[in-house]
Amino acid sequence: MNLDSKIYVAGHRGLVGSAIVRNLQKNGYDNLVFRTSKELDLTNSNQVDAFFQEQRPDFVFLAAAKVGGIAANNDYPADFIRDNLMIQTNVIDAAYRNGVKKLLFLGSTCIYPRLAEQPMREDSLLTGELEPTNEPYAIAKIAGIKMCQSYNRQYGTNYISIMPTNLYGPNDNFDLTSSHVLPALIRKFHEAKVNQADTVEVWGTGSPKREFLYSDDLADAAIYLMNTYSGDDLVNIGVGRDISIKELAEKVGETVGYKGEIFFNTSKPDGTPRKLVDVSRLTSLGWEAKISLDDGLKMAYDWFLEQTEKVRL
Ligand SMILES: NC(=O)C1=CN([C@@H]2O[C@H](COP(=O)(O)OP(=O)(O)OC[C@H]3O[C@@H](n4cnc5c(N)ncnc54)[C@H](OP(=O)(O)O)[C@@H]3O)[C@@H](O)[C@H]2O)C=CC1
Ligand SMILES: C[C@H]1O[C@H](OP(=O)(O)OP(=O)(O)OC[C@H]2O[C@@H](n3cnc4c(=O)[nH]c(N)nc43)[C@H](O)[C@@H]2O)[C@@H](O)[C@@H](O)C1=O
Repeated sequence: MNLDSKIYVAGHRGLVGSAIVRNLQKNGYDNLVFRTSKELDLTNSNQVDAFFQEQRPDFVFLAAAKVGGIAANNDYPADFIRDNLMIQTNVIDAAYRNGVKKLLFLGSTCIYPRLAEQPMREDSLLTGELEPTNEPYAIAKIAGIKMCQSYNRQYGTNYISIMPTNLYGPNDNFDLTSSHVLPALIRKFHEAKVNQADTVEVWGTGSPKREFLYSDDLADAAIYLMNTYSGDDLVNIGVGRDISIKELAEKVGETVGYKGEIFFNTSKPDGTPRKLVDVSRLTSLGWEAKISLDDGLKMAYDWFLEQTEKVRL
């Protein structure tokens, strides 16, 4: 990408999209184009075609999707498979028909088998059963990967696919029914502290392990790979170490300054027992994560507090 390349960031207001926009603007890319979902519904192929014909971007970061945590995926499987198949199919096809030079597709580590060998390598894709709680979403993501690879092979396009681990940071989703674990715990522990509650409820047994990458790190990796990597091979994006949900809850409690008890509600699903990504390909491509979980948690909580203050004011 050149500083004057026309860059479309789909999903620019989201956790990932907003981090990509921050990074691009900080580094002098000033020919950016974006639309909210109200202005451009990416599930609507006519709207997507009209947008691409009018704008003809050179580069596309496809960070728009129907995204949610374990409960949302479990409760709304049709929404997750339908919306994501429609969004990615419309954008990838319109990108081809309107001469996009390069597109970066965001998959997720939930595409790997539920019991894949840990850490999970990119070549473990489609070697085993998927995690039931998010299988529809995972299948949509796998279809997106295969669509990029198929367009590259048949039409000679340059579409790359990255597989981020669990992410967190500014503009995350803090709704307790649809969010991922880390933002949910930030909110739960904060509200327990403010309300002087005796306990905080954590879903599941606390024994699953998860890996967490701060969104600014992910954005940096995505832009680095857009500028340096081309090929059909997936690239895992992670930090290379994980933590149990119980340990995460304790860390969030410390960060927030909550002194009460944690209650594990085992009626809620644990999901995949572990999904640590193998980052050796990413390392060999010249990138590694910089932001630690302790530093990232502080920054994420500070952002949450700023937003809470704004709402109160
Ligand atoms: N969060 C995570 O832990 C992980 C996320 N990812 C992937 O990263 C990508 C971005 O995720 P994340 O940033 O967390 O998601 P968010 O929910 O924070 O953001 C998603 C964005 O997609 C846009 N969007 C959703 N539906 C439509 C639609 N019909 N038309 C147009 N825009 C739409 C929304 O736009 P608007 O705000 O205008 O409504 C929103 O800004 C996804 O592909 C996700 O699978 C991968 C691994 C982990
Ligand atoms: C990124 C990834 O994210 C999703 O996979 P997930 O990592 O299983 O999702 P999660 O973050 O919601 O849960 C992680 C763990 O945490 C536990 N947990 C405890 N307490 C809360 C809690 O309060 N909220 C949530 N959501 N989980 C909680 C929860 O029970 C589970 O054991 C996929 O949908 C898919 O979208 C995907 O790609």
